[in-house]
Amino acid sequence: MLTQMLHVHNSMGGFGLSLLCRISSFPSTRTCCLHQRVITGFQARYQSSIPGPRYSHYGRGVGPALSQQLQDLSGAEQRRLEKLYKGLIAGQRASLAESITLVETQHPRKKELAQVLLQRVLAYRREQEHCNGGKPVSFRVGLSGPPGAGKSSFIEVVGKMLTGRGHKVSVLAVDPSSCTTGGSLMGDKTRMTELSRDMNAFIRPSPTSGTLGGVTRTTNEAIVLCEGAGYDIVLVETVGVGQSEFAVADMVDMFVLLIPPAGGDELQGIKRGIIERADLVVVTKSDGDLVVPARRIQTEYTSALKLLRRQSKSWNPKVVRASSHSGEGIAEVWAKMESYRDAMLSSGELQGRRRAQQKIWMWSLIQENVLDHFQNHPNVREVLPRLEERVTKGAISPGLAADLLLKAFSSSS
Ligand SMILES: Nc1nc2c(ncn2[C@@H]2O[C@H](COP(=O)(O)OP(=O)(O)OP(=O)(O)O)[C@@H](O)[C@H]2O)c(=O)[nH]1
Repeated sequence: MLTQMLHVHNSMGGFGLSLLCRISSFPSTRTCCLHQRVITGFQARYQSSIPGPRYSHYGRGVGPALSQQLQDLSGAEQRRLEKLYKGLIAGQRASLAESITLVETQHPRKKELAQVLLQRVLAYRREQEHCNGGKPVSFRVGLSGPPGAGKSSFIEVVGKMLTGRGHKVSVLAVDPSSCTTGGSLMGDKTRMTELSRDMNAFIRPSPTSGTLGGVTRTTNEAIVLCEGAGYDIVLVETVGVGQSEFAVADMVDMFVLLIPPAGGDELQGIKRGIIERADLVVVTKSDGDLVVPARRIQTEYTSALKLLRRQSKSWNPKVVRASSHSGEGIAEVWAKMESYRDAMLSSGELQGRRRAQQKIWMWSLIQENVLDHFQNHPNVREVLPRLEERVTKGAISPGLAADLLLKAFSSSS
């Protein structure tokens, strides 16, 4: 029996969540070496015969301020989490959808529950990885490209091909416009109609509100939940606008850029920085009259990639062409993705990338929370408008204003 201590608290003084709980997780090493479906069935039965996880009050010994904030889960909360967890690892789509809704919530108590559930799913996934020789049990692919590049058509065709080969595919979306306009870039049309009817696929649209940091955090957590539910391929789609594609590149094993066979102005929006992050560039719509421009774009990008610094020792980024309409090149694109995964897994780079990403996300969340805390601090709010005005008028330097604000912030603590 594996016992975990989860201690999530905010040492900056009362913002964010504070939770200390203990989670018992159960799959034995031997059982998890069985086939996935057997494991799930076994666990569902095994778990029902053992007492549920204990979420105890570990307030003693952690200091009066924190211990006061710690709360036990009520019986109803325990039962809800237990039901969600069981349903999730049994691969029930309704439980997965409900679990993702839980991690997306803004409600403080539900946020805490979501963290308890996540820790449990993480423990389950670690056991599975352990049985898989320490290798990840899923492949996470980020797909980005300008609006209209053919992303959803591509995901639909690749997704269908993969479910046809026995994979379970989940598709998560990060829509940068969700943070400003309620999701108009990706959410205003029915996307991937066939894939959404496929029982081995799970499609989740982007959360419709929140900051980019918030949306990307919940996407990171949704990835974990999808993997817990047995989805071995997780596709994360975003549109190449704003910073969302960099955020997605930081949460996946492989980052794929989709480029339409257009030139000039239409490609202006593609940032050089994001081309550097691409492990694979797919020139889309390579059919009919578009084959010639698609070939030209392929040559241009192949030359451009040669000039960029290599991201990996075991993989050279490639440029391929495909058509979701004719199906040409689709199987080849997937074959390239598999070669990438195999090369990165055998060199250990993929595992290293995942470890590095955990740290990136921890710091990015800290930055977001600390900034939020700083901006909402009463002392800072009091002096901020005047200092901002003086800086913009050139009366004081930005450096001095920053020093004064930081002093105001720290003088209270
Ligand atoms: N000729 C051709 N057209 C395609 C292909 N794939 C997509 N299209 C067309 O390109 C347009 C945009 O395709 P989508 O798949 O919706 O593109 P998207 O990148 O998801 O678009 P956004 O959701 O706006 O970001 C549609 O009119 C598609 O029919 C293809 O392989 N060949």
